[in-house]
Amino acid sequence: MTDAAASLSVRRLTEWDAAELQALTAEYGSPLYVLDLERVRQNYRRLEAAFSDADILYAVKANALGDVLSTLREAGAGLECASAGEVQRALEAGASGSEIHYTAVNPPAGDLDWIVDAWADHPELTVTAGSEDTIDRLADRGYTGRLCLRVNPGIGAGHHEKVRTGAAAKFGVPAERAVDVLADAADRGFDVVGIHAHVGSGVSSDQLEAHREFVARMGDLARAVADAVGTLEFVDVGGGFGVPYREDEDPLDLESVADATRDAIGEIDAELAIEPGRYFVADAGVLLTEVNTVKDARETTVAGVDAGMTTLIRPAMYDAYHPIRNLTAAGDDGRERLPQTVAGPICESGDVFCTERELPVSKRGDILAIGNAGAYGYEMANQYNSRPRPASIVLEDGDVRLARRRETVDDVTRAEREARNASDSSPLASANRKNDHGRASDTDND
Ligand SMILES: Cc1ncc(COP(=O)(O)O)c(C=O)c1O
Ligand SMILES: N[C@@H](CCCC[NH3+])C(=O)O
Repeated sequence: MTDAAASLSVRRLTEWDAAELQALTAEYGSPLYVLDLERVRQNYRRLEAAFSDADILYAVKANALGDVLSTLREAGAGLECASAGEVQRALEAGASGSEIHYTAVNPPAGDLDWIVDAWADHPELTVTAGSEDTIDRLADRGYTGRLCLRVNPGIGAGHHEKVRTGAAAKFGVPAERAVDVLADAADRGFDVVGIHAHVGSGVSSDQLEAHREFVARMGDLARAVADAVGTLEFVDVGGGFGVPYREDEDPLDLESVADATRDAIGEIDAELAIEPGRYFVADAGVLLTEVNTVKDARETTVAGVDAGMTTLIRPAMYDAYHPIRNLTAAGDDGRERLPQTVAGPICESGDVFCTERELPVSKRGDILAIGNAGAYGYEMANQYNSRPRPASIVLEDGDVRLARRRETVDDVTRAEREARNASDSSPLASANRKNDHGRASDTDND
């Protein structure tokens, strides 16, 4: 990769090779998630250059594919995990405990069991607790390892109300109580290493003031904790770096964000840490889907496709805009353009990727590419309407690799079939009382 390629701060959907993408659906079927690992690497390098003095962790929830975790780890990122499952994935990708932060949000008992077990083998892992109950529950399990406290800074930002976490009551301990909570944790033998907060996801340049105010509060808090409790190793100001989804949107000016962050946090005797997710993967991914129905409805033309809100839920959930390109029409200059509604196969009227968007007239068999699908795409996919999740492929060094096979209806019904076949006394039946990672509740000790 050239320095010029790494410095390009946005990869638009029009820059993907239409013929190559179409060939992928011919080989791997549709719908299909495609992720370019080289682009993930470029995004990492650009962010690393701007935040050269910060510890960078990747928020695994944006895209937990093993290939993404290994790529970002090898590039130098730590891994911020939202569940025991994500920690398990991080370890499988070769991460050491010191590279892993586990952010516990109302953690199920089984997650805490599993994490405390993992801590025995990986004593350098960090647990970020967002409530005193979580700290108590860790203590109950004998955990005295590295502890970071997630605070609620009282400021939220992000692309939609549903992703603004900084002022949402469910996240973190109110910042004004943080010193007392950490002093108490230190007295109880925890190794207090950091403070953490996250304002929200998809923060844009016009929310820079909110970011600045939030970071300034974190700087003040870090100094107060250092005075009252002791030196911290790091102050983690979360992720949230927005990327352009609309064709005419400008990318974030990372240098300005980094300067504003350094300036607002002030003098602290601790490392600055950040944990973006979307920024690394969003424009590295596209979702390919085939048009199977074209019809003139009363007030619009509908292009029906085989991907739906179960494949990519962001438009239905947040009214999120994703660029859409008809790849088949890319080589057909004569196609007329018409306002169209692109809709999926799910029995919900919200199952649309766009309404009345001007696109080349769709034909049955056309392949559409939906852009910026690398972040919170497959991760939020589900099996509603008994729809198997699609395959994912990765591109790297000119190679194409199947990274996750397409599910089948058999996959969708397997757990049900296994339950039917298991007798009540079987190990499977007893496993069902627990979750994947241990006991199902703090009071269940069997
Ligand atoms: C605690 C935490 N850290 C990091 C992130 C990553 O956010 P983003 O993908 O917007 O960078 C999230 C998601 O919003 C989060 O909840
Ligand atoms: N899922 C959200 C981002 C939220 C991240 C988790 N806190 C999105 O697709 O924009």
